[in-house]
Amino acid sequence: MSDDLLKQHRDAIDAIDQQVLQLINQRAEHARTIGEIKGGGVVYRPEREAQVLTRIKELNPGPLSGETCARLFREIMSACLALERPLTIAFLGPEGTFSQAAAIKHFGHAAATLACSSIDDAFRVVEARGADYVVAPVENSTEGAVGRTLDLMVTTPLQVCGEVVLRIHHHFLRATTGLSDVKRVYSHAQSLAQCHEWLNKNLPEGVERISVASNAEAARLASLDASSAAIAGDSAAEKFGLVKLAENIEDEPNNTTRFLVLGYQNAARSGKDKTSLVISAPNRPGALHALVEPLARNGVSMTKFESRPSRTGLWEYVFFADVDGFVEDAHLQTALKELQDVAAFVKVLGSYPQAVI
Ligand SMILES: O=C(O)C(=O)C[C@]1(C(=O)O)C=C[C@@H](O)C=C1
Repeated sequence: MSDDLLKQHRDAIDAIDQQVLQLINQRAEHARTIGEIKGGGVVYRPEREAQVLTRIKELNPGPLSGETCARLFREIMSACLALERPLTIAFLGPEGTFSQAAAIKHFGHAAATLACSSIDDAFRVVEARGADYVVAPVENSTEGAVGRTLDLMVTTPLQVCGEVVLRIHHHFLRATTGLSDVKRVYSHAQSLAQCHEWLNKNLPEGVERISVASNAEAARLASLDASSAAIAGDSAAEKFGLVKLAENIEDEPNNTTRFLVLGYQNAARSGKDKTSLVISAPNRPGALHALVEPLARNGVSMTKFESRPSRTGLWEYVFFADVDGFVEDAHLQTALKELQDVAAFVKVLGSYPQAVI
């Protein structure tokens, strides 16, 4: 390409950037005015954000992918929202965990993230209004449910107002290169399990596998000791300056974790919503069937059903169900009323927009 041609395209880009800059700031002015109209009320509107991102994907003419454009607009909205009022999002720390990556994926980089030492603490800080929302892992495609999050959802006064789906890639990390002299490998128990086959195949005999509170903690420990390694994701690798000796070592290539967003807020209807419920059955034969039947009969489509031992001792099991639709939908209302007659306990954890990015 000649220098002239290169210059022509760069000039065109400069002109476009100027227009984009002006337009983004015009958009931000509107968001600021919307913030004034809200008059100090709730600024974050999950249903509106889902609609904006869905529309961007639908309108996108390319060549950028719809996913890429939605991520760019995710950041623009994040910055616009921060003009109204910056948000603080609690997550299971330390810095660099997948929970933090999920919080940033959902709220963008303009939100402040607050590392908490446990999922319990992350819920507590939001319940005490020390942060606006908590982003908590709820299920992994290979390892199943995250029990602690499910248990906390039974009793928390917080409502589910969003979901985040994050592809999980694990890397084998060290402060130094080479595999042969590794003495121990740190990671979260779930990540050790998710990379079990790779570890069996590639680690020398006798290497200790030590489970720690988080992958970021594993990365921190590995950064302090050259004879150790860690399994963790990109952000932990970057944060602790570790070398990636092997990338994407998870046994299941589609390894995905789903997170829920909870706060003191009910989302409004977005048009493509999910509702999460917790239900418990009296301990008698046929009780489980009686729970599912009203949902099926009223045409409620269930996307998840998970059982968990009850911690109250009152009932043997509680069931977590995700269904398509918004809690005020007529068929869901009828199903919920019928469910209340047969269940020992029903709690609507929240209706929220399905993840868009
Ligand atoms: O529409 C609103 O309520 C806004 O505040 C604007 C906006 C946006 O930037 O589009 C920003 C934050 C909300 O979470 C949703 C959308």
